[in-house]
Amino acid sequence: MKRLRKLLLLNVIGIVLIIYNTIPDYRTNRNTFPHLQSTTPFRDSTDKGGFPDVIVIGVEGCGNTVMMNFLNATGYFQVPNRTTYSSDFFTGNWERGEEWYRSLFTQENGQRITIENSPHYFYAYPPTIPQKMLTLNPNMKVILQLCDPIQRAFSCYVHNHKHYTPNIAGAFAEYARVHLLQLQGELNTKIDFHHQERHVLSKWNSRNRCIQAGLYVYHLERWQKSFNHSRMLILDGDDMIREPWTSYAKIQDFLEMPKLIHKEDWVLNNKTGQYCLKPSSRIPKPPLCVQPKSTDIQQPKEEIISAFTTFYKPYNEELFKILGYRYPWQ
Ligand SMILES: Nc1ncnc2c1ncn2[C@@H]1O[C@H](COP(=O)(O)OS(=O)(=O)O)[C@@H](OP(=O)(O)O)[C@H]1O
Repeated sequence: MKRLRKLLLLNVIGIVLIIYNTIPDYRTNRNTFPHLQSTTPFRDSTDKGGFPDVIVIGVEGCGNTVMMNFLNATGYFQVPNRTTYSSDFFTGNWERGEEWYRSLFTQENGQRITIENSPHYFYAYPPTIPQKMLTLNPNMKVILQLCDPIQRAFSCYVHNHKHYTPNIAGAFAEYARVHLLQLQGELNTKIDFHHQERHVLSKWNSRNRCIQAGLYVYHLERWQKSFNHSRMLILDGDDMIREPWTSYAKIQDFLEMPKLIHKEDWVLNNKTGQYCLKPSSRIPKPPLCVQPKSTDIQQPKEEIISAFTTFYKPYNEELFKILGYRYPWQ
């Protein structure tokens, strides 16, 4: 009887040890993220990477980097093994091939949502980018942030010229005088929407880039044709500044992920005027807040804003009709 009991006890210990060893080890790098122990709707735990589940397609200058910083801090996402969150695969890096693209996401993070942010995809050539994405992953989702195209054009210009142009507002005014007229003239010569759309696309990487990217109406249709409501989330980039919790609530719903970022997690940084994430049990080490580049410098004059307003107005109006929603842009 004593021997039987001993044998039973040894068996139990053996079974416990076997079970313990087969449980994935979250202690090493996942201790701070206990929520990661549930699988995402996107991947099973044996998947070691592949094409992204989600791509942030733009628009550049509408707050995508800061959005990615905060999402990445949750530990729930797998981002490219690069210095930026972008791959630019569907534009500049297409020739490198699919294996190169996959290799950017090959960490052992099977439980995370794989995401990248290439914020010029929305307005970039070729027009087939949406279809190409779905060929690689038919379940892919996309996130788009739209913001005031005038503010965006200035932000784009500042990003490209700040380091070597002392009078940035003056240089931007000159740029606007030449390129607004030129682009409007070119669009006027096109016979219909389709030809205008092609023209705008062909300019995606030209000197007009900072302006043409803001002609959202020419770009939205081709994305909506490929990605329906359940696969495409359109956010208001201004929310990322004024009330980021609204955007993160929408993102978390859209990606069917646990609610890791809440309203009470945000604190307003009085120096930068931006909301920043506070450390919490869910996000112990949030990223540092960054100072926006185009707010601490001289702003464009009223006449330039007014020229931009006139230029963008008809395109914005068409966009609002398609969206069934008015953005509070001028
Ligand atoms: N919390 C917070 N902190 C800093 N910046 C914020 C934030 N929320 C939104 N923004 C806005 O994001 C603008 C930069 O947008 P992107 O990251 O999409 O630009 S880019 O892709 O790097 O070109 C940036 O524009 P710039 O002022 O030109 O830097 C801001 O207007």
